[in-house]
Amino acid sequence: MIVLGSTGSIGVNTLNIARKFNLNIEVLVAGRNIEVLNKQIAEFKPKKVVIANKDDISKVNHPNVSFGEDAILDAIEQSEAKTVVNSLVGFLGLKPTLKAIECGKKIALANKESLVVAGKFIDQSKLSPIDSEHFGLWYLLQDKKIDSMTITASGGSFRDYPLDELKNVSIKEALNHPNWSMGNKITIDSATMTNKMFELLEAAWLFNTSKLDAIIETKSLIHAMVNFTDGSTTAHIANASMQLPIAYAILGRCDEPILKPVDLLQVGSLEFKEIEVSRYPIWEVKDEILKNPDLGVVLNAANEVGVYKFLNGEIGFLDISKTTLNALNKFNNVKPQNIDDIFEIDKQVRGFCES
Ligand SMILES: NC(=O)C1=CN([C@@H]2O[C@H](COP(=O)(O)OP(=O)(O)OC[C@H]3O[C@@H](n4cnc5c(N)ncnc54)[C@H](OP(=O)(O)O)[C@@H]3O)[C@@H](O)[C@H]2O)C=CC1
Ligand SMILES: CC(=O)[C@@H](O)[C@H](O)COP(=O)(O)O
Ligand SMILES: [Mn+2]
Repeated sequence: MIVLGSTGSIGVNTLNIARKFNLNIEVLVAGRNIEVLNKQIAEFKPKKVVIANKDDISKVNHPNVSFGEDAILDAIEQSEAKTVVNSLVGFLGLKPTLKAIECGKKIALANKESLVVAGKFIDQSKLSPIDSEHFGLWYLLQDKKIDSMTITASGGSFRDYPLDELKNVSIKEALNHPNWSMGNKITIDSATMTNKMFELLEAAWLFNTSKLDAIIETKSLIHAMVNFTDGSTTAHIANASMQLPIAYAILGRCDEPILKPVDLLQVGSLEFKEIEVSRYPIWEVKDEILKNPDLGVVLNAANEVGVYKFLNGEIGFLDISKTTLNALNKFNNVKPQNIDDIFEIDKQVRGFCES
């Protein structure tokens, strides 16, 4: 197996599953966290390692290390491994997703941005998503007529924060997710609710429907619900851990105990809330985006610029969604015809948002 982004939140959980099921790790790809990478190399003994920067090569305890985006693509192409776990974050993950598919490998896809920006051009025949809500939806699917699907949101770091103080929140507060321990970028996406917008698009591509919505469930125990035409709704309930979706994406099925079951008596009660535009301005464009998924590439590029500007202390929290909404307004007519158009639109939107 090839693990892209092995030192991140999903990458570390993937290696936990690899350890549990004694899976062979052929290639590890990481960014800057060489300390964790060296521990992973010592334990899993990959044949090949790729990192982000040339300057770090000498710090990596491995005889076969290369660096940079092209090296990731070469490693996928040259490896005999049949499965690629893509847990890179952001647009950077798209080319590796496409390369894995081109090489006929099975792809376990945590990098949701790949589907958000280019779902139209991605062959899903060997793709399994690593995302708790989509795993939940998949788990619930039955051969019965489905009316619609609902995914849940935690509400993110500021779900109970006074609305008029949101403009002054700190980076540290924004990174304090109520239920999940995840990388910085997705944690900010969760706080703005952009993560849920991404997930609606992801679900639209995966399940070929636009009858999708999201609501807040504050404990992140229910991940997804399927609403059948007969009036019944089924819900997927599991403790908040990515190990279950990862295990299924890699193994296909799993009857071993992975998580402790949810103890509903201990949980006591669940709380559901509407996602309100006043707290999550991005939600204003939910219907438009679902109607026109071509906008995913604009949504993602602008959001990436906004999130990293916020994390660098250049803009305030509310400016992230403003950046995205401005870009969606400017580029509301994009019509990508092929994958090259996706890269070109991404570049144009970033240029607009940076200026
Ligand atoms: N975390 C979660 O629970 C979930 C995450 N996802 C999605 O999964 C993806 C990964 O998320 P998450 O694990 O939280 O993110 P993290 O930020 O924790 O991990 C990102 C990984 O990518 C690596 N990386 C970053 N830049 C480069 C680069 N230039 N070259 C090589 N490697 C690089 C990082 O390396 P390093 O740290 O060494 O710099 C790290 O290993 C995202 O798309 C996210 O939306 C989806 C569902 C749940
Ligand atoms: C674990 C997972 O799947 C994340 O995508 C999670 O859903 C993020 O939390 P939010 O529900 O706050 O977006
Ligand atoms: Mn999710």
